[in-house]
Amino acid sequence: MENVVTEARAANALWKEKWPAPAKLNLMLRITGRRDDGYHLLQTVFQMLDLCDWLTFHPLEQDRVCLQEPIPGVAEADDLTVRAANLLKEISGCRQGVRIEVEKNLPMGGGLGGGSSDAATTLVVLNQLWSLGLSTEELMRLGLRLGADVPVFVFGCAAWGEGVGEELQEIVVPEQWVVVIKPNVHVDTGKIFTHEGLTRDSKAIKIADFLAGDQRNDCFEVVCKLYRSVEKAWEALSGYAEARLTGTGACVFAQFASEREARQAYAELQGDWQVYLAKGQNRSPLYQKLSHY
Ligand SMILES: C[C@](O)(CO)[C@H](O)COP(=O)(O)OP(=O)(O)OC[C@H]1O[C@@H](n2ccc(N)nc2=O)[C@H](O)[C@@H]1O
Ligand SMILES: Nc1ncnc2c1ncn2[C@@H]1O[C@H](COP(=O)(O)OP(=O)(O)OP(=O)(O)O)[C@@H](O)[C@H]1O
Repeated sequence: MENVVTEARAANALWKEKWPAPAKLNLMLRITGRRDDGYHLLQTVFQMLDLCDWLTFHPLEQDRVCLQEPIPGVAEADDLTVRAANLLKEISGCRQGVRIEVEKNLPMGGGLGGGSSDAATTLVVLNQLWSLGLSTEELMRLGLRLGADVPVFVFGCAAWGEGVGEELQEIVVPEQWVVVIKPNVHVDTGKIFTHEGLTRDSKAIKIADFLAGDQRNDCFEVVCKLYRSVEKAWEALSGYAEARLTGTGACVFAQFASEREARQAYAELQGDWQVYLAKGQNRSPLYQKLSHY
């Protein structure tokens, strides 16, 4: 009985808290094949950043899921947080309601996985708040139904990813300072993956090859061909450090050996685009915060 009361109290403390939904970078991305359903087989390395959207969950008397305020351009029912919450209700039979408040900092269509991360934070936190008792593996499987990038945010660690990005293995990579540029363009992931010029037959490599420097992104050429502003951002960032594309873009990023160098590049690169200064995180900020409860 005491345990139940303690658990309920712990769950209560999570309501109305702000929960991070971090960005991710693909430190490399190789396309090694294509499945019959059109989805591409990848090898990729994910690392989270301390750059986050922030989500707050408010209990509702009624049995429904809604948003405090829809994100411009995304219908409420399509929002990945709403879809994640409804999916949890559907599979668990939970009759509780929630109003979700999203403080959106991550650019959409940027390759930083913001929408997927919002969905993952919703799955992980509501699982606790509604005392559903689903395991991390179950939440990852549910997440995959919402998008290929959702499982890694539920997994919560820097990871080597295969399959469509859902076969994950924890990896430790340096937690470097990073400068990210988001050109003023929205890249449609589907459009890149259906482009006829995309490299789809890269040879599979080993983690050791990545660590030894094999860090290219197979989407880079196609994205630059379609979006000149991505190439421009890449050129500007390349003046400071080795620059790469994350996911299917539009963001490009570079890692720096010191905070000072990163800050200098960040200051000098301000221009007709958004620039972010962040630090790589091998453990998701979401789990860093959850561990305090
Ligand atoms: C490029 C990455 O960001 C790398 O982490 C992800 O693979 C993309 O993940 P995501 O944005 O969650 O993508 P989804 O929403 O699942 O898929 C968007 C579209 O991209 C294509 N797609 C996506 C992932 C993948 N491995 N192969 C694909 O062909 C599919 O046409 C799909 O309709
Ligand atoms: N909560 C949400 N936040 C952002 N986008 C959302 C959300 N819900 C639905 N979406 C839709 O998902 C699309 C992709 O958004 P997201 O921020 O994940 O892009 P991305 O960074 O390019 O992702 P990825 O790296 O996974 O391709 C948006 O254009 C939007 O239409």
